[in-house]
Amino acid sequence: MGIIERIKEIEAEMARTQKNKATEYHLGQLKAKIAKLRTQLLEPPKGSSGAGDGFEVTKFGHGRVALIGFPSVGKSTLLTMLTGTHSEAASYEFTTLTCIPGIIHYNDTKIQLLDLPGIIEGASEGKGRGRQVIAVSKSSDIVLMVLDASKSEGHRQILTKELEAVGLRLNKKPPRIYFKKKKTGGISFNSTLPLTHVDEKLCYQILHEYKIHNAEVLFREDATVDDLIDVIEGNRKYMKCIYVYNKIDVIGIDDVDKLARQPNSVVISCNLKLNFDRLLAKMWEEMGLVRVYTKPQGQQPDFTDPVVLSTDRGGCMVEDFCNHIHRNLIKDVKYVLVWGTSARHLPQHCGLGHALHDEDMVQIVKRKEKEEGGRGRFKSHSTDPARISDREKKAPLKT
Ligand SMILES: Nc1nc2c(ncn2[C@@H]2O[C@H](COP(=O)(O)OP(=O)(O)OP(=O)(O)O)[C@@H](O)[C@H]2O)c(=O)[nH]1
Ligand SMILES: [K+]
Ligand SMILES: [Mg+2]
Repeated sequence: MGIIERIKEIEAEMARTQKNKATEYHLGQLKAKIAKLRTQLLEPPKGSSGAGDGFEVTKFGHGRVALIGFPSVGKSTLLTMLTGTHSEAASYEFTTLTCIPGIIHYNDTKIQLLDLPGIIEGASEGKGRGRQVIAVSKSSDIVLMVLDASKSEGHRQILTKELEAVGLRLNKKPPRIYFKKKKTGGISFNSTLPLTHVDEKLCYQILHEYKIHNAEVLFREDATVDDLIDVIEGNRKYMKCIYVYNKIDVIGIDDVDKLARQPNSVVISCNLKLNFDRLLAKMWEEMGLVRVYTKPQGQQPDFTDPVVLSTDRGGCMVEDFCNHIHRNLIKDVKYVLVWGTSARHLPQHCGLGHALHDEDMVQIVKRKEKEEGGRGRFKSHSTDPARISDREKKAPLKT
């Protein structure tokens, strides 16, 4: 029997099983079995190179956003409108057959937007081009789930289920469960609060299913069996997702209002070019990018060319900023001056561990050459930017 058939069989058994206190251990075990099979399903088939299907698009810009949705919801129309890159749009389904990248210029940053083929129910099990589409979505920083506002609300749930089946978790935080496999000592099960979904016996059973007999488990929240399985599997990807309801030109204002009030949702119309600014603002907000402007001594920074940092990728400390400019810069940095909302006073003298905010301005003050030799009498603790060496004045920093 193939993996998919086995999943289907267990799902059928779960559907037959009544949910109550007596069956919860058995159901938990079945959930773990399914999770293990789905992980197997994600492993590339033996002997495949995995290359050459036209879906590998080089990353470009400061972030990557994937357009995911059923066929003909308007993904390609949206890509063309937001990026100017033409992607074929038509009234028939599966117009787009590959991954088409475009660039959004927003807030002096460049965001790569990816148009993708439509996916359908069963995509996670390999229907259509589902597997490739999902692989590309996993490589992006956030997902825009494009939905047809005139179609069933159920589409959002179906797509979410498909993405969950391959380990994507949308708009969720990783469960607060500490889990560590050990070599010996059995299972130690603890929690910092009363648990209502999982008890020691259930946890043992799930771990047993994974053939784990020595481990430390600490629940820091009232998590579910599914959360526990996610933590044990350890391969989940937690991503932000914006639900984009397109084609609001064909529905009534009351329905538009209802959709617009849902969490993480933006309503748009490509036909009427409606609400793109709101969509872009929301996208920007969710990406959490931090623009930092380099201020050369005695000059204004170049406000069109920020260093772009991200908490998810690499971090937003002064250290990350310096590494971004040059790999070897860090050892020459004496301190930095920071202007902006992260600074308590303007400018603030900060060390490498200072966390920068979006639109901060930074001036790097380097060590003097004499200091580098460690000769104490030349060490200056002055923080007066006016006393920076001539060498530094002559060589303004480049970003
Ligand atoms: N009424 C209306 N129709 C739209 C809107 N946006 C797109 N469409 C139409 O919807 C149809 C599908 O658009 P596409 O951009 O091809 O959709 P897609 O999601 O890329 O489709 P696939 O590539 O086949 O998955 C086209 O006929 C578009 O003209 C809109 O805002 N309102
Ligand atoms: K289409
Ligand atoms: Mg398309």
